[in-house]
Amino acid sequence: MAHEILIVDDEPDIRALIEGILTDEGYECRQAHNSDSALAAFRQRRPSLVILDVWLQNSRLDGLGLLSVMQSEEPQVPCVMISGHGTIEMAVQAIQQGAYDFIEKPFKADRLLLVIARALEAARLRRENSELRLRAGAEAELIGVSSVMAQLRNAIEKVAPTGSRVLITGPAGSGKEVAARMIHARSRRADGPFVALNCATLNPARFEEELFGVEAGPDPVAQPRRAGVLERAHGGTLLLDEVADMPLETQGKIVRALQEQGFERVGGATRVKVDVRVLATTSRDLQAEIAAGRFREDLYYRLAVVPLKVPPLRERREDVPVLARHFMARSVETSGLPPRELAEDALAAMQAYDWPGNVRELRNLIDWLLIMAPGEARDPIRADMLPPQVGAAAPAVLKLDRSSEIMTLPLREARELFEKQYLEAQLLRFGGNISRTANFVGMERSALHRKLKFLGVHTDDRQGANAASQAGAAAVPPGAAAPGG
Ligand SMILES: Nc1ncnc2c1ncn2[C@@H]1O[C@H](COP(=O)(O)OP(=O)(O)OP(=O)(O)O)[C@@H](O)[C@H]1O
Repeated sequence: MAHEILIVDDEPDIRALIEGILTDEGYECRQAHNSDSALAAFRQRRPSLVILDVWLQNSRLDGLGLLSVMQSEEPQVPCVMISGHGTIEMAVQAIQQGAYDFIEKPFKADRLLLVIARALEAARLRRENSELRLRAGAEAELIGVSSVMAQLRNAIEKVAPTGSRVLITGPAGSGKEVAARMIHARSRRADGPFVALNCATLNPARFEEELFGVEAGPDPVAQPRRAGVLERAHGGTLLLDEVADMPLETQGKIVRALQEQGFERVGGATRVKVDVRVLATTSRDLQAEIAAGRFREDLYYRLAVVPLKVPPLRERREDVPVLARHFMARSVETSGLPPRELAEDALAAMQAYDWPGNVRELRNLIDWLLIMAPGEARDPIRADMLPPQVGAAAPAVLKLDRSSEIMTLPLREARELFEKQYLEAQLLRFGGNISRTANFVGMERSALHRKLKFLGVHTDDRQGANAASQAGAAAVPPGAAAPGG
């Protein structure tokens, strides 16, 4: 995204000169000749940077007054002051009021470009920093070795640079927000902001203020304008998280805003123009919500230009070990605690468990284990250290003791029973995929088939079925976005 710079100067020649220098470098520019037109332009669409003349003739506010209003409304927009009659005191005052730098006229093009590049970079770093602090631990990469995850990552790589709206469906905690962050990070807007609005936790009365912002009161210093998420996401991406929870009335307004790429702030009549890519997530069945009259069909079709589906963790159990190890490393990094190894039997139990809370539940479990698992740091975490509901999912074959059924049988039957339980457990681990199971247990696919038939293990050879459902899982055709489950 090209940066847009607002040039405020009362002299048309200077404005034209600056605009010429900046457009040659690929910046986009808007001009304003006094404080009122500058504020109107600033409020209509937040610029990336403002170049502000200190002396503004025929103007309600001078440059420093304007700087003060702009800084109170949008402190993150850098302002570079320019003046032909600059004094040291004035420069100091401007910097104290929040200006990024002060340049004296006449200036060299190189100096202006250098200051602007530095100011934009500083603003980007500040934004990145505050995003990181706000969302410490937020992921922008979908980890997983299952083919369904590989297909989802593929679909994301394809859709990310297009700028299309994307609706991401999937159950709670499955990684929808991670998918949205990944789309942003791989888009042309990656340097712009990523703003998420959680529609499920927002008070319905505050929805429109949060989305569209609030207009300034009569005294803009005492009651400054508040930007909504649409404005804050200008030049970047807005994620409407759990979009089905948006009140119907607001849904109508957002349809209009998406159509016109513009809106009015609450309590104001100024038209605000923004350039925002909107992504949305939902764990509900939006078709059912539409049928029940709780979700607008026109909004659905505007958001679901490209629908993506994130499957629940129980449908991609191969991802469990790699996710568990990834979260262990993350947790160690943030807590400073020594790492713990996860023993094979613990990983097998985790793979057999159904994870109703999906990846979030797994992440929380790893955080908990790192702190609470008994034993020394050098002891691996075993299945019997897991919380009962997860440990109970350990395949029976791994919990052999004197009272096990297998111990009451002659060797040949015991071996068959063992083989049956072992292969059932491995099949579960690989989501029913015969080829992957065969590969892991070291058998030919056809030999494994015969063995399973002989042992009476029921399979519906999920390989073919999986391939078909996974192809549909990553990118479902528009209008057919499946429910989260
Ligand atoms: N494939 C993944 N790779 C790495 N981390 C993941 C993955 N999936 C989920 N996570 C992590 O799991 C947690 C939940 O993910 P996320 O918030 O994206 O889920 P969600 O589907 O948006 O959930 P909800 O609908 O409840 O908001 C986060 O901490 C996220 O970082």
